[in-house]
Amino acid sequence: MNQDQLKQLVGRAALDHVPAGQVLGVGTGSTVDCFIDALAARIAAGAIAIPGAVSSSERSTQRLRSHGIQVLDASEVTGLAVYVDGADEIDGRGFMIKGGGAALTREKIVADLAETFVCIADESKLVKTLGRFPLPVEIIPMAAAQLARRFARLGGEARLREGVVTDNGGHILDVRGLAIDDPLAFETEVNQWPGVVTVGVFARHRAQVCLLGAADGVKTLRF
Ligand SMILES: O=C(CO)[C@H](O)[C@H](O)COP(=O)(O)O
Repeated sequence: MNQDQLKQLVGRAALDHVPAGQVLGVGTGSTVDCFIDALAARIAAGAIAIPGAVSSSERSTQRLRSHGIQVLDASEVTGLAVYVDGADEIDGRGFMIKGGGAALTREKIVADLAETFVCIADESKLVKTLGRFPLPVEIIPMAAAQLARRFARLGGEARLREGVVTDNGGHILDVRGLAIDDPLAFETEVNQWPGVVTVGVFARHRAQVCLLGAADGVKTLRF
């Protein structure tokens, strides 16, 4: 099975975690695109009904709406039972790196509303230590050079993602060469640096469930 087929597999598997009759949190990325398409097919077949979704990006909003799924603003809900999203890396404790699609800020906002984060990923995303994938950080542009110096002190090399402006008008630094042994401490520290909007380590908002796609099927990891 190739990576696209694994993404479709976990996208379908996530349907078992959709709470019927409740607003759903929906993430961003190619794996989530597969999930949205599978969800729409299930709704069209009359097998599930939800009142709508809170989306973490303009990209997912468009895809949800193209299927006739209502999109609600985050401020219209007081909470969500489930948030389904992908990841760039996930470790054995449910800590993740996210933001490869530049949607990390809204992803963390929607994850914060949710009781359960269901991560959908192919098995190539499972790592021992976070940091092989360049860490995305949404920033205020004026702080870019100072933040690059701060990351250099931690052994990272930060580069501005050329030509990318986020849904919030922010810029993205991608930081290579980090080994994030303590994701909670790392997230807490970087969050305090002036100019950081969101760091792509999801430790406080880790996954509680991960559906991991492998050649021999979907493994369910619970943290
Ligand atoms: O964090 C994300 C977007 O900001 C995505 O969840 C992450 O990049 C994984 O994407 P894909 O499913 O395309 O591999």
